[in-house]
Amino acid sequence: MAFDCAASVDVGSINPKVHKCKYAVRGESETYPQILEQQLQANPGSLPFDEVIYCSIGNPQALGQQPITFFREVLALCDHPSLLEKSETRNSFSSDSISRAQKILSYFPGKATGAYSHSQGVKGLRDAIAAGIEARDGFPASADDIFLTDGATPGVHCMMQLLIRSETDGILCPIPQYPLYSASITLHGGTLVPYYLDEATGWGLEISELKKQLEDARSKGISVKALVVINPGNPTGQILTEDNQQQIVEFCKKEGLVLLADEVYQENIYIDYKKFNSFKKIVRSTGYGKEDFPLVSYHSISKGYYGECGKRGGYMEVTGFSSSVREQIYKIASVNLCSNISGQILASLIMNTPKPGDASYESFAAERDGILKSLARRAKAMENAFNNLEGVTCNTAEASMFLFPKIHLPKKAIEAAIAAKKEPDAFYTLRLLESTGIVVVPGSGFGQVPGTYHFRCSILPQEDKIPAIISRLAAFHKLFMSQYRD
Ligand SMILES: Cc1ncc(COP(=O)(O)O)c(CN[C@@H]2CONC2=O)c1O
Repeated sequence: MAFDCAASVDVGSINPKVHKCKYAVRGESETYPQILEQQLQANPGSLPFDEVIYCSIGNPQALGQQPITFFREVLALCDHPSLLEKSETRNSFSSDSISRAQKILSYFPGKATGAYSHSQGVKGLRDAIAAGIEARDGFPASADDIFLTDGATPGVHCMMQLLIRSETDGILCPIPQYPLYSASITLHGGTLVPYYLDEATGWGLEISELKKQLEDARSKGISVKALVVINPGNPTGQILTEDNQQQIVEFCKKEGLVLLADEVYQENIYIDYKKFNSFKKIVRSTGYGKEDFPLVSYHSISKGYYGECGKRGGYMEVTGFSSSVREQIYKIASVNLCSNISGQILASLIMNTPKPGDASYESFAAERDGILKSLARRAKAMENAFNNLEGVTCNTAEASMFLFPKIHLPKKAIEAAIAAKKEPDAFYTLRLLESTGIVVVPGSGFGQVPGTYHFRCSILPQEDKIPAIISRLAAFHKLFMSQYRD
């Protein structure tokens, strides 16, 4: 029987989980600004601004951040090994980039970086990452526990695919959360069990809140499988204290939960009164051995001072699962054959950077420190600017790449938003975009305490653009508030 192709794929006949899935970071916040950009290109001067500034996504190199020279030199040499045979290469590449590329290529049979690799990633690169984890934490790490992935994203999907059997399986997620988690849980047919971070205590994660939400979910017949912790936080930018991390580890152990530790912002630290501790380090220092505690730690080349988002690299370190479960995780990875080799190489480089005395060390350290110090200055400048706006409070961005200010919207603005069939914070961010060209993501895209309104703004525009962004945003906010003040 011939099917009418058009009818067989109409939107009513696609997977309802896809329908239900939401991902605000690339929703209207991305598509509508692109339309305005096209309008500006077609009709310069037709809008009250001359460029669209994307403060909506953590995409540093799209906003002018330069890649790290050492990483790119090694990558270029690995991608075109015949350069290593040419004498002139020594004039344009540092000696340690050349030796690192030679070492990496030795992991590839026939120096073939165009071939599929092992489904967990090239063994030699995983050895290098394991060595980097050991050096960071002071506890053993094994290449066999490392799964190289095309960014952290597929690693998150993998664990949701493994853990979720049906909608009666739940995953505890922070609110506000990075919406990859809600989207992946929805796509895999599970239930998101929210736990609210406490804005009043700098987005603190209270164990009592975890317990309350866990018990509430269980009372509804939900089998809670895992706890997601994003540390440093996105969109909230907080760093957990070591004590809090220890409490979280004990909570997971007591309640039999897998701990999914999203640590992609571990190198985006802007304050000196807290430091990043990996959950791997906390679990081991609490005395739990390799078999005692199911932990998946995520890292990515998309963040840090490297911002190699488009190269799609990262890893998940999988520890504490039985060998039979481990085999199932490997099976999921094997269906994807392998992650891309450039991402694998970069993931090994971020975990094994030039050391003092290496030819590239001085220039590498200058690039790294220059980027991180500038990000810290931008975070502080924007935090202060938000806190100077009428009805706005903004917690310190201790880390990550975003600020998440709370706006006290006047009743008239909320009524106008309802009339426009928009979430109040989406109404505000849309008006901000149309008035200034500045793109931010409404807090409703990340979740927030009902009745509170936020937006997420990245700190990524180049530092010389920040004063203009602040002044344009402040001028808009003043006008908006005068228009809707109760
Ligand atoms: C907390 C967190 N985890 C995982 C990811 C996935 O990153 P990769 O797949 O690139 O490794 C992101 C990306 N950050 C998104 C992308 O840009 N803005 C964001 O909020 C993230 O913020």
